[in-house]
Amino acid sequence: MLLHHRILHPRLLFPPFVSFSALPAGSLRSGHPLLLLASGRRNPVSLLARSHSLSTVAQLAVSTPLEVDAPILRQIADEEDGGPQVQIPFDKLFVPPGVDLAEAASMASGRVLRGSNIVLGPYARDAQVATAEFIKSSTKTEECPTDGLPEFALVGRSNVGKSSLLNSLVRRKRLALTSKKPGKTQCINHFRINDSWYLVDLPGYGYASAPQEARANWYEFTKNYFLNRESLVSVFLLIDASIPAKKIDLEYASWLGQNQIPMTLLFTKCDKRKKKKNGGKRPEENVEDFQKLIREYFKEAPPWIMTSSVTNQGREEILLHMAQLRNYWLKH
Ligand SMILES: Nc1nc2c(ncn2[C@@H]2O[C@H](COP(=O)(O)OP(=O)(O)OP(=O)(O)O)[C@@H](O)[C@H]2O)c(=O)[nH]1
Ligand SMILES: [Mg+2]
Repeated sequence: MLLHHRILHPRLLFPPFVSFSALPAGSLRSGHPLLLLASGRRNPVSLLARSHSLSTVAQLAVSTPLEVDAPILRQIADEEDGGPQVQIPFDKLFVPPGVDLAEAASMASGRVLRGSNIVLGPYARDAQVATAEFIKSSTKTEECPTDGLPEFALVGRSNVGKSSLLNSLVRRKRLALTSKKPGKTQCINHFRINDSWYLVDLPGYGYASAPQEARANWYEFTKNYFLNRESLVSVFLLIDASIPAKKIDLEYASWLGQNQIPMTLLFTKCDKRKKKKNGGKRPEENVEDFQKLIREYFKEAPPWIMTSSVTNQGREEILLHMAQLRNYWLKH
């Protein structure tokens, strides 16, 4: 199944995907923990969860030279943490299109977005949201806007926080309608940002209370949208980090991978930090677990960002990531 925009923009493809079924058990590379803290002093994932006070790109500058034999990029944690804390093995980083791998590895200008595995490249500009307006709701891909502006789709289980995240990104309380009741969003909703690109709010999947027919219909039209929407730069798959990984999320990630649809993982509700309850885990543990599980589907780590619509954690990082994907897409 070939997609036009992915042929036209091959470098936009995220790291090559390996289909779940194609991967024999035990064939995964070993020896590369998902997140590695070389000194072993502190849990890097918990630092990721806390280090979300990014306000400028400059704060992200990487300070420590990279050793050639042990390529690891560091993230700068909050100042009160006393310097760089988080290290991610080079092979678990997402290097955006347009960034020279050797350059990223040499650390001459390498920077990693806080609370993520994403290297910041030269295309990350115009990341601010000045205007945001609702354009239309569509029930079919063919009804979506035809102006060809690049777009990013937010998808995830019902109630994962898609509409809340969209509101957080555009700093509006009720641009996209949210609800405690799952199933609030039922169409493909286009929101135009700065008159130059779209954020797309999609219905959630896994909404058990919906009538069977409605569920099947949503599933089909979102699939059709993913496979046929030429201006779709990347899907942002939202995963609730306050609960353990769900099979349906793993299946969805696997489906996107198998269909070579560029995907970024956004871990939501990272503000919900209650102590272990009913066998539950902290967000950072759930994030780590989820990534361990998807390592079985993906040859390379997809980009991921930890977020919260309550604290706005990850807001700047998402916008910078979208900016660099978008600007590259526009140029190629
Ligand atoms: N604590 C916390 N709650 C959140 C966060 N994001 C969303 N919520 C809550 O989760 C519920 C669902 O949020 P929505 O944004 O409507 O979820 P959705 O994914 O758009 O849901 P559907 O449209 O039904 O698919 C609401 O009660 C939100 O207030 C978050 O980052 N932290
Ligand atoms: Mg919604």
